[in-house]
Amino acid sequence: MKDDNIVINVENVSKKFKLYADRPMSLKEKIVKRVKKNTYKEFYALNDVSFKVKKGSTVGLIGKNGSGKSTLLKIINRTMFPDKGKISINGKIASLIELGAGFHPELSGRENIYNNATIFGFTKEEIDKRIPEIIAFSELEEFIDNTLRTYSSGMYARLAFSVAIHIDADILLVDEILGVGDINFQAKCANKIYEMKNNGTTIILVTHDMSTIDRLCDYAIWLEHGKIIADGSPKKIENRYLKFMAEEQEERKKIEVGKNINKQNDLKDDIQDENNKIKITHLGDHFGNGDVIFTDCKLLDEKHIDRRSFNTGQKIKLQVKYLCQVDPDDLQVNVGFEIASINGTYIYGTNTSREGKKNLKLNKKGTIEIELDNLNLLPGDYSIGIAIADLEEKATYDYYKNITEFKMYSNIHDIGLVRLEHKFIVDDKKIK
Ligand SMILES: Nc1ncnc2c1ncn2[C@@H]1O[C@H](COP(=O)(O)OP(=O)(O)OP(=O)(O)O)[C@@H](O)[C@H]1O
Repeated sequence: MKDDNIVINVENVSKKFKLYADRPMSLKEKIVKRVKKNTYKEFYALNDVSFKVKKGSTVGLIGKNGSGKSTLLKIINRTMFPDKGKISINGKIASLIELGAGFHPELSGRENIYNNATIFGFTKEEIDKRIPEIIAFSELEEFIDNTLRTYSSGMYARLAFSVAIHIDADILLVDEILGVGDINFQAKCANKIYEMKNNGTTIILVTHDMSTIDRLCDYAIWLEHGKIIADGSPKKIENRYLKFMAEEQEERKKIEVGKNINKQNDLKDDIQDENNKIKITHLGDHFGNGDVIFTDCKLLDEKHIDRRSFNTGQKIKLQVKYLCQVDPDDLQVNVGFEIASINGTYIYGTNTSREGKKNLKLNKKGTIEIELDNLNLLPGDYSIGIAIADLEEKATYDYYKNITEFKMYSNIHDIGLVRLEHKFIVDDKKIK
């Protein structure tokens, strides 16, 4: 029985592609070599995918690069066809997938609007009525009668987006909205999509940005290697997904950890000076006079497992090994650390000297540990740096601005970088 409430029904859809062992042959090569065929393997970009989308809902598709999200959108949009399975669609689709796929470079912006809107079933009179709005949204008034050939890729995308959102679609397919135009235009697009959602348009959107899923979607589908591995409320999927991505990244980060340290140790023979002291090769964010050097680094969880991903609020310990290359008794030592977001925003830093701990003494070799009992960083990517210097911070012995990177995940949806403990009190009553 047909359920009017279901507007998209994807049933056991599979899509295969060919993976060539070497590059496809050119026509000339095919003619010259005649018998030799390109060797290829087939793989499933989508493998037995089934789901239903309810009218008026907003569904977020998530998954690693290459997991099949765009292929799925293209199949729903019917610009690609499945090898197996069935798709039923109930309504008019507008797609923000391959923006401007139907545009003609030799026609003007205005002519392209007419062409494109006609494909979606609008008469000339209907387009005449809404063209001012389409042009205004695209902010391309000055250029609208120029040929599309002269448009930048951002202008092209603006025009295509503007047409797509003005064709009264019942279903909107969006692939990474945040890639369109500049920041202001992106915000405008996001607002428009929000408005369409509120007006009852069914939306399927692909994004790597969890906060978009969080703000816009009622339902999330997680694809991995062309299969749905989880679906449900965004909150339920999001934490599992972030944790999965974090763990995947962990192995990679472990290899990278202290890569400068390894680089330095690999070069040991070359860079020892006349006193057999290992010199620090200055690598931008790594420098120092080498009186003390760091030789190893770990980020440990409460079970002493070396990890690169942690839950918000988890206890972590940065453990570094050091080697003193001068007489330790001659040094008055100051140890510091700093945490920054991956895009370089400085979040926190301190050192023993600033905290009045001025009697620190080292051995010839040893371990320094920094324990953070309650690492209240919000989900995202961060780096940790470490320094060892003299008490007045005049001489730096060894300093890594980024000794390792790590990822935070959690189902906390606060905004920013750090969770601050807080209470809400309304009319003298604490809100629980
Ligand atoms: N036309 C095609 N021919 C051959 N292989 C393809 C084609 N389109 C996609 N693929 C492959 O299918 C797989 C799924 O691709 P798809 O673009 O759907 O992934 P995605 O999840 O959207 O990735 P991303 O997040 O990087 O956009 C990838 O391995 C991709 O290389």
